[in-house]
Amino acid sequence: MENQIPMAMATATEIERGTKTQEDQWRVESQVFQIYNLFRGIPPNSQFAILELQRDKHIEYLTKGFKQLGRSFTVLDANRPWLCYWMLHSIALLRDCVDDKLENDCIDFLNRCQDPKGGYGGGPGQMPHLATTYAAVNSLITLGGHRSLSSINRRTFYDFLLRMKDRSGGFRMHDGGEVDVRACYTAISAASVLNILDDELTQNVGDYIVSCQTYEGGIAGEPGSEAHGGYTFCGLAAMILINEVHRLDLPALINWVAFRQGIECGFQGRTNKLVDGCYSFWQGGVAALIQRLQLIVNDQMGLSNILECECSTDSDYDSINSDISADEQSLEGTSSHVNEMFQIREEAAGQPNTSHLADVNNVGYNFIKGHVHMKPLFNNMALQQYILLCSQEEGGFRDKPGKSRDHYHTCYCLSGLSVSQYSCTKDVGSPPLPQDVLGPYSNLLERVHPLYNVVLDRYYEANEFFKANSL
Ligand SMILES: CC(C)=CCC/C(C)=C/CC/C(C)=C/COP(=O)(O)OP(=O)(O)O
Ligand SMILES: [Zn+2]
Repeated sequence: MENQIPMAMATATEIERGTKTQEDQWRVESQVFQIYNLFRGIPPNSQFAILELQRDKHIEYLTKGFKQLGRSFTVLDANRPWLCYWMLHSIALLRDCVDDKLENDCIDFLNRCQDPKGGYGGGPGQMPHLATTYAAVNSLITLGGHRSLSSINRRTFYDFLLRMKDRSGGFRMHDGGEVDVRACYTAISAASVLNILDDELTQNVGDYIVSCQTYEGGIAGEPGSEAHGGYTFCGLAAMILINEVHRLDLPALINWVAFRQGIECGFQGRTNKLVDGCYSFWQGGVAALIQRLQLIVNDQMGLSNILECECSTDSDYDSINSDISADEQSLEGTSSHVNEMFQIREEAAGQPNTSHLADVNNVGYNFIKGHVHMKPLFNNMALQQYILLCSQEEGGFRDKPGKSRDHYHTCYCLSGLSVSQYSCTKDVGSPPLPQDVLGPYSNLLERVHPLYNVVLDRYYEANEFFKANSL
């Protein structure tokens, strides 16, 4: 029994449906089995070469990718701002940067994708689209600096967002395109980081997203569809950014996401599907966001008075509230995150929160300032194992063994790796302890802002820039 590999993750239904072959499943099982054997009796942090992040190889792979960006395109022709973002963000996560020429070329290229009436298309002259718009904004923020940030025309950008707004409260991906939770997130995330979020943009978005939370607890792309990690990240992050996250059923969401980590150590995107490296961020990001929503979670679980009693336990995390000391509660201006959560709690209790709209552009900034009082909602060391051992290639990352590397998976595996490395830190300014970083400490990546998925320092620079420069 001891030597037996745990149960397969692809269901018979999935294999019958033809979405996954038996061979796909065996390939994953065989690699997981090897890893499983490898780790039996070996302490998780033993300095094993295979646990090392192949930083130089990844940078080489990403830099090569940029060279191909200027050449002819086929399938990804309408996705070039995405390619820029996946590569630039991965390089930034790896604590590296591109040279001046590449930086300027990227800014110029993205500027050519900017539509005269606002937003960004997938390539020069292409119709503006919310997904490529989000990717272009995050790319320019990742590059940073005056030339890059000032290249975004925020006035036409705002007009584009308003044009994409649908009667339901949601957003359309493009003119005449589909309304879904991705569109809501990409619009709200970009507007928030550019400091142009207002009542008109936020109106009824919350109603639309709430209508997408399913009986399982996760969020679907559209009302009536299946809960999925990608959409759950989008829906949750958007609800936080518009200050309406208390309207989601958070205990149900926690229950759903906690069960999406499989015995292979990675995350699956939805029930009964195979794990995939990219969900390390989509699902890991959901878990990271919920870790900062403890007061609202408590409120929804009927634990609203718990902050008034001081709990003292041996472990920092024995109780989810154990380190919210009386001192911390009485400090004037204690983390605006906590204050913000209280405002939401008051509103939930029927007392109107008038500061809601005035503060909506500050939510992203305040969100990361407070202390984190909740343990990670997933096995953070196991996720690092999946990413480093199953997704990592000699340069680049992949969905799972047997699949090929690509820039999308490289970006989201690295983003997920960063989220898990920092998942036990209580303050945004503190580095993780070596025991929370799998492999050598040199594996440590830059920290991301989990609401936007840009490197935190680049977010701070953009936040200052757009707050100082009004429309
Ligand atoms: C910001 C932004 C644009 C976010 C996009 C979010 C995202 C990744 C959505 C996922 C869409 C989806 C239903 C994939 C299922 O693919 P599948 O059936 O091939 O995969 P599965 O078997 O893992 O579900
Ligand atoms: Zn994937």
